[in-house]
Amino acid sequence: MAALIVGEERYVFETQWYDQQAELNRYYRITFFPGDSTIEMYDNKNQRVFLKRCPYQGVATIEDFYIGAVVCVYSRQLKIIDYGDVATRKRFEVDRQRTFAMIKPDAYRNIGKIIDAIYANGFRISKLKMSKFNADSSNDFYGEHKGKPFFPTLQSFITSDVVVGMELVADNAIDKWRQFIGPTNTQKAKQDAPGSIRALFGTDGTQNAVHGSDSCISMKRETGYWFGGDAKARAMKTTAQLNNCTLCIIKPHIVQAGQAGQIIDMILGEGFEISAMEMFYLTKATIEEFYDVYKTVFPEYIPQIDHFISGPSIVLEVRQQNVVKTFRDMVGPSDPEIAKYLRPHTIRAKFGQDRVRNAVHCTDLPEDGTIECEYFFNILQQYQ
Ligand SMILES: Nc1ncnc2c1ncn2[C@@H]1O[C@H](COP(=O)(O)OP(=O)(O)OP(=O)(O)O)[C@@H](O)[C@H]1O
Repeated sequence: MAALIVGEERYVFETQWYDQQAELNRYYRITFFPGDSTIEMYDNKNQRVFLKRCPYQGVATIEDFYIGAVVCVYSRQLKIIDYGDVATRKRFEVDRQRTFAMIKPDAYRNIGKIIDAIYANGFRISKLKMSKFNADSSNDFYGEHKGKPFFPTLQSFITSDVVVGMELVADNAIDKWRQFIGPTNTQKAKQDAPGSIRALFGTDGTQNAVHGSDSCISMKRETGYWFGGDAKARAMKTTAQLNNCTLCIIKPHIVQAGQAGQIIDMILGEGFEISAMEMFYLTKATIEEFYDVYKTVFPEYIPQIDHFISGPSIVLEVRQQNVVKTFRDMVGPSDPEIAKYLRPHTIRAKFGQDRVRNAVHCTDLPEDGTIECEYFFNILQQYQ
């Protein structure tokens, strides 16, 4: 156990863990020490230390700790519900902020590159869902522009194809994201902010690649509109087709390392269609149900389950001719060591670490493609 150093940087958070066996919430105060990435847990109810200071398993930086984030400690998914002391509140409450961002239809081919840029510039994605506007929802979302001369062009553009909505977290996220995407008009962005997202990926005054909330009020409205204020009020629906498809789960170690954009870019670059995409915080019960058939055949079943609940995954519905086989070929052998040796250009050769942290799950058998996509994009949708 590391000793506490006077004046050492530490942050304290109140967390909630749902104990499935007892069917009740338990509350722990966790202290995170960024200096050596260690963590301590205190049981609030029994008023005693529950876990002495020890290394946090997995990658964690202070960016990973915010209200609503889920941290995994010894297979327990602890949801951060409040700050645990005045110093932590002071540090985070003022600066740490959320914003709503959207990748627009013209940037579909660049979704991976934009997600990569998001992580590389210090944002965390806490929610993500691909959806598609129709006349009604675009009227609602862009209501403030109704009646303006450019509205018909904007509406036909924004309803033309799929869009990826995201909740981003960072210090001063609203201004930081607006700054990062650049001026509304792409030509102006190219002149005034050549490194901005709109300069790099936009086309003109309307087709400008991305959106960002302009205030706290619009952030709350837009995030609520996209993800639903409560579980039953999901405003924007998934775009899953549930036919001729295969499932790809980008595993938590990749999401945590900020590499999900690179994998998405590789998939699109190979000509696959990503027809649905959503971030899931998988629970033990959910992933056990999904992986039930592997229970007796996969030697790493238990560490695999533990890995899936350690952080968010990004789940994709992928489509193409003969997609289950062609996508598996691109993903490569399940053991990254073998993949590196035999198939060095595959996803697992490039991003995998071991048989559990092998970058992605993909459907094995052609007849299971639709069934696996149904699980995430139909069955689980009803419980979120
Ligand atoms: N003068 C215009 N001509 C054509 N399209 C426009 C014009 N002004 C705005 N738009 C389109 O409407 C969107 C919303 O306009 P708004 O003024 O809210 O810009 P913004 O806040 O920079 O962009 P966004 O809301 O998408 O982040 C713009 O992103 C752009 O796609």
